[in-house]
Amino acid sequence: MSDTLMVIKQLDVSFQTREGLVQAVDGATLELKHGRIFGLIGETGSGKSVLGLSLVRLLPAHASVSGSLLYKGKDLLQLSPKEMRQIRGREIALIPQNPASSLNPVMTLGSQLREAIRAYAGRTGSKRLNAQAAGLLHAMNMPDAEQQLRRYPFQLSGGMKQRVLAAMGLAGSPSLLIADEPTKGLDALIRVQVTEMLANMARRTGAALLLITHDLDVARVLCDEVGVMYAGQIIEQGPAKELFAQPMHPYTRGLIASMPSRGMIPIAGTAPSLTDRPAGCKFYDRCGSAMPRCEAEQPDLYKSAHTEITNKETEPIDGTAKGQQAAAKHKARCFLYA
Ligand SMILES: Nc1ncnc2c1ncn2[C@@H]1O[C@H](COP(=O)(O)OP(=O)(O)OP(=O)(O)O)[C@@H](O)[C@H]1O
Ligand code: NI
Repeated sequence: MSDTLMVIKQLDVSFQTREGLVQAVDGATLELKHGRIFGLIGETGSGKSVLGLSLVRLLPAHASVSGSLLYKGKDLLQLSPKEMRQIRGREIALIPQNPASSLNPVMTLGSQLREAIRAYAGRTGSKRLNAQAAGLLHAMNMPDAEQQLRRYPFQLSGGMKQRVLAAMGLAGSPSLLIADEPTKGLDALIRVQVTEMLANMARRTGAALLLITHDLDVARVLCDEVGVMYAGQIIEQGPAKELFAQPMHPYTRGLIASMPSRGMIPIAGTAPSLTDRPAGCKFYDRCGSAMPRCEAEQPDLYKSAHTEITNKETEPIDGTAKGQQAAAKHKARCFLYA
């Protein structure tokens, strides 16, 4: 089995709105691998959820999408809605960001979970379905899983609903799970537990996990690779360890400095409007290292400066061959590295 499950190439997503064309995702290119966790981080409105939704083609009709989404060699953008329904849930599942609107208010959790399992597993006895449903909830650290099956969404806290959605995402044993802030609203301890559960599931079953998160510590500790989004673009991408140890892009450095554990220094200014993005680097007017060319020219993704170091046969990032390999994968969209 090849390592690669999905290759996303030059993905653009825009929305036609009354205010103009919103460019929500711009040229995103990334690879999702079996048993690997790709973390997507970045400030609110940077395009993380839109990117996630586009992979399962769940964007509203006024969205226009281009690029390619090669899943097991097939471009999902070329599939018919019917073919896409075959893949959604069963092969690629999404745990949506908003738990409140994603559960059916008039159905018990049990019937919603059983329905999700049945949709992918085919016919199964009701006893077995119940046991599976309870098992999924239990795996998400839901207390009294069996009792919960009889309850309705309104009887649950936001955090509990979030866990039910995570359980439903796993119902079809997907090859790719997209989890959009699966731990929003949960307290710190449970946040770690639920995310670890998803990570373990990926490693155990060989599924790929795309984890959208605001929690940089979660991204650093649990993800293999991380992409940092800004104004619709992935502006830095690389192995999680290296990206957090040696962030390249001034925006990523700013994000890390704004972590509670690193002093909580916010990045001054605000992200540009997505209807009227600057021509050059999207971070230009907030950047402390900007050069004149950054204003007019759009930087490409340049490979890590550490690569240069390793080429000169000095010490690579962690002194190992693996470190060298990592450095070759670390890229940032910034002229500092051109
Ligand atoms: N259906 C839509 N129609 C028009 N614009 C949209 C639509 N959905 C999202 N957008 C815009 O696309 C941009 C990216 O939104 P997105 O939800 O992907 O951000 P995000 O990075 O997930 O933010 P958050 O961290 O707050 O979840 C935003 O400017 C948003 O307003
Ligand atoms: Ni989002």
